[in-house]
Amino acid sequence: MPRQVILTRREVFSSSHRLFSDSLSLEENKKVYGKCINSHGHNYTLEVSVKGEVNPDIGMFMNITELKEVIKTEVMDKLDHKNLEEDVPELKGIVTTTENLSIFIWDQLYKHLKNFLYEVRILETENNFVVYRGE
Ligand SMILES: Nc1nc2c(c(=O)[nH]1)N=C([C@H](O)[C@H](O)COP(=O)(O)OP(=O)(O)OP(=O)(O)O)CN2
Ligand SMILES: [Zn+2]
Repeated sequence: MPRQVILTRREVFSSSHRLFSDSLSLEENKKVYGKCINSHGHNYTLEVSVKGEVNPDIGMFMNITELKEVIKTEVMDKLDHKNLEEDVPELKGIVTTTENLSIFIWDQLYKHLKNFLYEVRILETENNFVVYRGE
């Protein structure tokens, strides 16, 4: 019987951002986002999960080294020690909530991992996190 497993890699990246929507007035932004309209930073914890069938000959379906490399080029190099609004062209005009970041990261990784990609989970703080499964 084929065995499906979920493999997860965790990374931490540091970015600065602020929550501000160009569609809203300054007053409306203050009302919606409160203190978060001011620039501040987070140490984000990212967990990327892939799902697949274990190849019995090699005991895995994907080498973690390969997963690590994709996360490095598609996420860490783009977001770590960056200002999300200023330094990441793909995020221009997008409110950098954890929800939107999880979707952005999914889209970057999906180009390489396709249907193996199962879940992107980001913790913005110890207490706040978002899970996205591509739906
Ligand atoms: N739905 C969302 N709401 C909020 C998001 C988000 O991404 N999605 N993000 C923020 C801010 O970026 C903010 O930095 C969160 O900070 P804060 O509220 O201070 O964080 P904590 O919850 O960890 O702080 P506590 O000390 O636990 O209150 C806001 N909202
Ligand atoms: Zn924040």
